[in-house]
Amino acid sequence: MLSLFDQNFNQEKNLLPYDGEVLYYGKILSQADATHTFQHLMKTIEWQNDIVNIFGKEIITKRKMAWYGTSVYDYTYSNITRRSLLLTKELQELLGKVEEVSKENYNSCLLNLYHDGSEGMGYHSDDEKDMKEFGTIASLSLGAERKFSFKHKESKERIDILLEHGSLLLMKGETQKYWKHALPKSKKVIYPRINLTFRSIHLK
Ligand SMILES: O=C(O)CCC(=O)C(=O)O
Ligand SMILES: [Fe+2]
Repeated sequence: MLSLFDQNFNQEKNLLPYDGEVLYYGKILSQADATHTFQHLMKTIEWQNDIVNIFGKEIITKRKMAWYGTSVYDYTYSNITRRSLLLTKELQELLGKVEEVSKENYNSCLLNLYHDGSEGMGYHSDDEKDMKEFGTIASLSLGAERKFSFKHKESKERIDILLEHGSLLLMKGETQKYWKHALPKSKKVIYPRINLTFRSIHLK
């Protein structure tokens, strides 16, 4: 069983100056739980190379991904339709923990595996039409600490934050409408990182 690490989460402070809400809760898992979870997910998740569409060209990423749901459904992402896998027992437990801390519900989980700092994710918004509009996205980070950046679509203002091992970040309200986010590449990072984003998808 996962135990909650710290009850005094820093949940009130919005990291964005305007046009959205990003809350960083810090570490919500103990070091031991976070490390055990990381190792377990590395072994048990059905990791696949992702395919992204860049200027009409399909590119296979080095980063790996997997999509799990509370039920099996088709979803469209980067212009490609795929089918979710059923949440494993471990993912169900993590979902429960994230729902408890964030006081919201989710029905899907996208996992990304970055083998080291040479892999990242470019600026984008998570505003696919399958997603619940203005729904909260909860992001749990495990493994190597990485910088995460937000950039406002109009003012271009940038906000950087460090995502720690076992930490939770929430992106709420109009964040996806006005801001993009990215996981920048970094030569300094030599360890892998797993990120889980819990989302609410409209099931057809
Ligand atoms: O790896 C991360 O922290 C972010 C991943 C992300 O933005 C996404 O999956 O949409
Ligand atoms: Fe994203």
